[in-house]
Amino acid sequence: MTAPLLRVEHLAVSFGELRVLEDVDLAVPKGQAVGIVGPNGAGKSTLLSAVSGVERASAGTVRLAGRDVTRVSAAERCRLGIGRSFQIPRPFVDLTVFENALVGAERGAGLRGGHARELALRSLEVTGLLPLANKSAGALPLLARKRLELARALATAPEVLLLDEIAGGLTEGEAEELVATVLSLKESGLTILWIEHVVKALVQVVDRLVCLASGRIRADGDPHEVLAGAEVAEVYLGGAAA
Ligand SMILES: Nc1ncnc2c1ncn2[C@@H]1O[C@H](COP(=O)(O)OP(=O)(O)OP(=O)(O)O)[C@@H](O)[C@H]1O
Repeated sequence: MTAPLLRVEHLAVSFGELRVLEDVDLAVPKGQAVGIVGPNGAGKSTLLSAVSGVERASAGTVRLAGRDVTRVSAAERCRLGIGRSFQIPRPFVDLTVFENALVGAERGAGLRGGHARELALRSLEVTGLLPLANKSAGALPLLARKRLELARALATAPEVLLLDEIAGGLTEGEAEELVATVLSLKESGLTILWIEHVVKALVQVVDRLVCLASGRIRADGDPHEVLAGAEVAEVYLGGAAA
């Protein structure tokens, strides 16, 4: 069997005395889309940060295609193929939509000139932002800002795409549009790890669902089985189904 594209083993992250993740194991095969759910403060964003290199692991390992990247910087992990969107979109507000994507292609994917421009344009096309390419990023409404966050991550040419709550704050119709985009990315073969409170959006895309609570994985498997399971009910309802 080939190694999973992303493998996290015995991962722990602490902020001072606060242990946010403990003994997290997760293996994601190439092409799989995995959803992550869990209550506020469960450690979901911290898990993406430890995978992308924004936060340091206090124990355990992160491997990309078999290579140990645990001590590799976030910028280098991005160049190796770990792309990430952030929960709160932070575009460069003084740049245009296209220039924002170009930064991803140049700094994240390490491309130059025409190759960088081509990838930036493709990421805008995939996310439906091409008509807004010359608009100032600072003037975008929420859905377009979420799309730009996705476009910027795609412009880094990821092998693994980490998405942090891209549907939050959107109307149902807007969330549907974003789901269609992520689904097309999955169908094109991209490996995806997606945190989302909007579970309805998540289950339309993911092959597998992981439930994280108090820094530990409580359930991992078929999305519908995980959602119907006692662990998820216990985590969200405090043991009502136990
Ligand atoms: N840089 C940090 N320094 C200190 N504590 C932090 C830091 N980042 C996160 N935390 C704490 O770690 C815990 C987990 O936070 P995290 O954002 O990973 O949770 P989450 O599951 O993504 O929550 P939410 O669904 O609300 O986004 C929280 O108690 C949070 O306050």
